[in-house]
Amino acid sequence: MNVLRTKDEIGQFRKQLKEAGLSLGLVPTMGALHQGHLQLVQRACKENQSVLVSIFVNPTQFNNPSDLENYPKTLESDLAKLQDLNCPIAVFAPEISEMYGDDPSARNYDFGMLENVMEGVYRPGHFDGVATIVEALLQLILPDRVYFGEKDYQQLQIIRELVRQRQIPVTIVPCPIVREKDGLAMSSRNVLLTKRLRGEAPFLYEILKEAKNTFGTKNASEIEQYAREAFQKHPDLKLEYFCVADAETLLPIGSKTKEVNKKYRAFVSAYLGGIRLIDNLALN
Ligand SMILES: Nc1ncnc2c1ncn2[C@@H]1O[C@H](COP(=O)(O)OP(=O)(O)OP(=O)(O)O)[C@@H](O)[C@H]1O
Ligand SMILES: CC(C)(CO)[C@@H](O)C(=O)[O-]
Ligand code: BAL
Repeated sequence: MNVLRTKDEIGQFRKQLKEAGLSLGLVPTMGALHQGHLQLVQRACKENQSVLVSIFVNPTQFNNPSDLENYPKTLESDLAKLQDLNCPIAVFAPEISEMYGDDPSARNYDFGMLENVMEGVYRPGHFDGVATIVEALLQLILPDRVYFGEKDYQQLQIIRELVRQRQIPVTIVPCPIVREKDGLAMSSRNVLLTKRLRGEAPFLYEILKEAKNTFGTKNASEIEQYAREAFQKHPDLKLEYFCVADAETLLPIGSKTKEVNKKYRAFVSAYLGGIRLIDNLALN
């Protein structure tokens, strides 16, 4: 596996691809790879002649120091999983100083309402950190396509806006959420759950499915109220938000009337024994 560590190595890699006329797909990750990531990589392999997977635990997007400290780091097994896919993949795994010099701080962005709801409220500064590193990666690597999972749906919308604002010439490819057999959205943080709490985790998806089933008959406020009450019967789960929103603007519907030509999604975030989980589902 070709593992690149520096910006200079990326420059050479990019030059070689350009000379050979090969297209490049980028899959940005923070490592601890699971099947959700691998689906993004496989899709990138189908749609591009070469693929770069970045593995970088970006410090500036962590609003909680213990979350950063506990974040799983498994580079060797990540490389083995990518190797097993048998496609032309290189990995970019830089040190923090390579990306940030001696000042790991985020730039300030203005994403309007997109950053003032849900994750933006509960993880202050998070999207500035995400946008800082994603912009740096895109400007450095200049991929033809970049792949993001819909599990982090708000992040996807923020990156669409970032690419629009900065006029970065790249195609964003959104990829569906990959789930465990019991419905839990795959996530690197799932390995941090104890066996008992892991058993409680599929409730997030169950309540999202109930929202979808009742979307035709109930209004958004009723669905949210129902979800809040349902969470109270699961004391291990500490609900942060359950929100029914416009899938494009992410503005909550609240008690407004649904519009027939619009797409809506439900979003949930909850703590399970100190581990923060998020999920979302299309409602129509
Ligand atoms: N279950 C999944 N289905 C589809 N895409 C996913 C899934 N999990 C992660 N991704 C995507 O993989 C990319 C890298 O995500 P990241 O490395 O943060 O992993 P993660 O599993 O989301 O970890 P965590 O949420 O615990 O930070 C993101 O675009 C993310 O949306
Ligand atoms: C996009 C990303 C790799 C930026 O660090 C991260 O937020 C993630 O893995 O979703
Ligand atoms: N997948 C989103 C990255 C984060 O939780 O920081």
